[in-house]
Amino acid sequence: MQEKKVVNIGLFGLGTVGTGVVKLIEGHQEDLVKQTGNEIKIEKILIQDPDKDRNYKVDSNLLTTDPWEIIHNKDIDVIIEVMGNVYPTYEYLMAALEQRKHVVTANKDLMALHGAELLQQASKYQCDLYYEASVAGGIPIIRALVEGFASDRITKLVGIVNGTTNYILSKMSEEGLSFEEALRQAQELGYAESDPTSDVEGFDAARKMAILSNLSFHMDVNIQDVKVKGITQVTKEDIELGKQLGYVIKLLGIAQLKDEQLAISVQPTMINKNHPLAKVNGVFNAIYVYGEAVGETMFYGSGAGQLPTATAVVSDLVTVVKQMNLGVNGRGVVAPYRPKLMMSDELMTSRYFIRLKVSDRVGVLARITENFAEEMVSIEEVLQLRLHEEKKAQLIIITHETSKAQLSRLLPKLESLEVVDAINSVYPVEGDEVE
Ligand SMILES: NC(=O)C1=CN([C@@H]2O[C@H](COP(=O)(O)OP(=O)(O)OC[C@H]3O[C@@H](n4cnc5c(N)ncnc54)[C@H](OP(=O)(O)O)[C@@H]3O)[C@@H](O)[C@H]2O)C=CC1
Ligand SMILES: N[C@@H](CC=O)C(=O)O
Repeated sequence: MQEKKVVNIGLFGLGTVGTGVVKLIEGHQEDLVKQTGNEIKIEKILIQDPDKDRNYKVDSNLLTTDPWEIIHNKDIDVIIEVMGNVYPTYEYLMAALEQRKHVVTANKDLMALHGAELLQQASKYQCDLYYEASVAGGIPIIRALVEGFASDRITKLVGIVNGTTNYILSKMSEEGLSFEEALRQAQELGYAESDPTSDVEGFDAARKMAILSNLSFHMDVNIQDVKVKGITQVTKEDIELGKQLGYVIKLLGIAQLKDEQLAISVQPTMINKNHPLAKVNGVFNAIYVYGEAVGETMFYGSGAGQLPTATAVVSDLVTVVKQMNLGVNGRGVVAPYRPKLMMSDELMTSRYFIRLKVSDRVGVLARITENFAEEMVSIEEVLQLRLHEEKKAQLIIITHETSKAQLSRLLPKLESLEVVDAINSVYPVEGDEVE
């Protein structure tokens, strides 16, 4: 019988995802051998705190705090990087590729910032670099975009790509939890980043949208090209008013190509309660992909968490090992080939939900709507609600399709009106086509 070749892994990180990777490699070893013909062995694990009490026990001889011990180990074939952060991780992975080690990573911060250089380095040393887990945890969306839609032209992506914020918004909306309590739960469940600011301020989702846009539109997109707004300003009042009007608030990433111009945004959005994305709750993620030929498709699954994320990591590892056996590593990376042209504010359109606090007296509505007319912003729906405060009312206006440029001219005008006390909130509105 032919001897099984052992593929040795250097694992960078033994936190939430790293522990999941160890569990899957150990627990699914038989399947991995069947699929690849190789035994997969974890040779060394990089950690930073040797005294940490770990709830999943590994052989302590595997642990090291020295990355170079792994990078310069000639027996190690593949590095799995699940330690996070951009630096020093970037330096480690560039060096590992130079040592001709294949790399699998879950690190979107790194890929959104240095993905192009790392892919170039991988290609230079005929190594693989896979990063499926960096977007939407367990959903194989990168593979779908790169392989499944290779023959199509993608025109739009709409996604819930951050598990933590979707968990928080779902808990606030369905169970009335406060933002702080819901965030605390998401942290305990291992969904949030070590610094959850990047989740709640939308940066994590923005990085993921930059990665997906790169692969979908073949443009050299980076995080600076994404307009970002997080969920910290979303109030229970907005959630309740949205519900009354038939909407759910979700942190949506939208990337859209119009006349060869690309717009990418991440922002809290009112989405029709009957749209499939409105029903994606908790840590679940979903991505709608619109292709010229295929039409609409939707991908759904766990966007974060130990085992869903580890599944994506270990599946990438299987691909690397199969390619090692075929001797075809480092091929097939397609560099961006379309010129990057970002969309002007005139071309970028949406419907909007605008909530104002106004004076409650004769002529106020006319005074306000005349400003909409001056900016050619067409109103679809108006709702006036009494406030407990004397002579004050709440006005909710939903517009027809309006350009970002029109909105930017309208809002300061409304703000300066003596009858308007405050613009409480503005949300894009999506998904009414399902009605
Ligand atoms: N958690 C999730 O659901 C998901 C996470 N990701 C990504 O996966 C990566 C890992 O996330 P997660 O597992 O949650 O992170 P954790 O914070 O749980 O784990 C990080 C691990 O890396 C080790 N580590 C961190 N910095 C260093 C360093 N400088 N040198 C040596 N070891 C280091 C830590 O060591 P020690 O244990 O000693 O502290 C720890 O074991 C991140 O890039 C994250 O964005 C992607 C998708 C989902
Ligand atoms: N913090 C991230 C983890 C996965 O990428 C999230 O909540 O989605």
